Amino acid sequence: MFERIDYYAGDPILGLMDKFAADTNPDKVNLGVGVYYDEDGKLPVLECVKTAEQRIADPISPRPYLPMAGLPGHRKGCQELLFGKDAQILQDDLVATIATIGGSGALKVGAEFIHEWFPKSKCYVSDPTWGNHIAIFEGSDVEVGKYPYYDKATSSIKFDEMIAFFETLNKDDVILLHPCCHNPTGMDLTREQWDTVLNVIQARELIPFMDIAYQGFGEDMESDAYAIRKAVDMGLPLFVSNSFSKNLSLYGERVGGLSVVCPTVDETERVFGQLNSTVRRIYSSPPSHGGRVVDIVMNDEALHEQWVGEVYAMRDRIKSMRSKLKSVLEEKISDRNFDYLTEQNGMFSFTGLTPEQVEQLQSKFGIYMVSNSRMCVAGLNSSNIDYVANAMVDVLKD
Ligand SMILES: Cc1[nH+]cc(COP(=O)(O)O)c(/C=N/[C@@H](CC(=O)O)C(=O)O)c1O
Repeated sequence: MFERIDYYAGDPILGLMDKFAADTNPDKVNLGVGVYYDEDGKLPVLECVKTAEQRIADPISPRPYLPMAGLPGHRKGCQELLFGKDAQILQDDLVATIATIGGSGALKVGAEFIHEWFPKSKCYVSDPTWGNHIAIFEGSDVEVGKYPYYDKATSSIKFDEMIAFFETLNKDDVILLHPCCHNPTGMDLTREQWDTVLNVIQARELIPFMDIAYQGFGEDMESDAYAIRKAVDMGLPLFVSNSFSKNLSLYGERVGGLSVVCPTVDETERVFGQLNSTVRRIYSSPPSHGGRVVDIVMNDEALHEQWVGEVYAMRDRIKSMRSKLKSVLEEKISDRNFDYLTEQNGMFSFTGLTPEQVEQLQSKFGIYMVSNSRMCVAGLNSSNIDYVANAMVDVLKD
């Protein structure tokens, strides 16, 4: 009956988690999946989340179905984080926002919506991008193309090529963008470059789809949303998928959001209705526990302030690991440029190691990076950074 079903080769990112768990090397280091680990190598529970959990636990309450769009407080939290508390588009009800099953769920609902209502649109992703971007859109029968983005040879962005490519695209083609903390390269556009990108998108009447999964890990909550808010200022139609997995450290609670900025209230209503309809036919409604944590943290002023401070502490620890690794490597290998480690933003660094060198790190040292040479810098800490640096020197010198 099922003998013709293909074997699943496994996910290049999530598959690393199983391999890492099974690795008996006492010195093993997980620099694979995009998860923030603290200085003790532990996945943190944020203080603001602990408070929210206590409020949810006492008194314990029933767990009814949530609305298809999720809790209003979860949706409001997404909108204010992305667009700003006092954004005019929020006062004018021009944003259709649903709570989703993580950022992945947001991307899936967005992809289904585009397939249904923009059937001729292709979706263009950066080269390289987060691998699941391609799988999610193709899984919704949206044709996916790639735009030039990263130049491995110079560890820089192929900006002119990217713009020239955008200028060849058709009206309503979708451009999937990373507003900050690009995955997997860590290389972000400058504000001037974003302005140029958005001008081309406006001139070509393309549809920007911004996937922000690491807001707060780049510069700060507002700066990381620069591209989003600039697109709004320009009056562009805009899709935004966001994730609370990393910046609330709620990975397994599957909390995120999908927002669509519309030109009129009537269009917002139409879009909101179809987003609900799309949710209903995929997973019906989002999980309540994570939604309640988001609602409480985002809408309680004191908890929100505490949360921002906790995100910046995570950001700063990652930045300190970047500069520490850079200086250790520079000491040991004088003829190789490691500037990329501190030029790149967010959790990831594209190390430029060859697949063979990545494999050697894993087999010889129990150090896990994604095969495309992406390293999750958040897996580094003071007790493993020298070990990782020495191992990188070893494989780089072979
Ligand atoms: C850019 C981006 N967008 C969306 C997601 C999905 O987030 P979630 O809210 O958990 O559904 C991830 C997850 N990235 C990390 C984990 C993964 O691959 O699923 C990663 O790149 O390691 C992203 O890196």
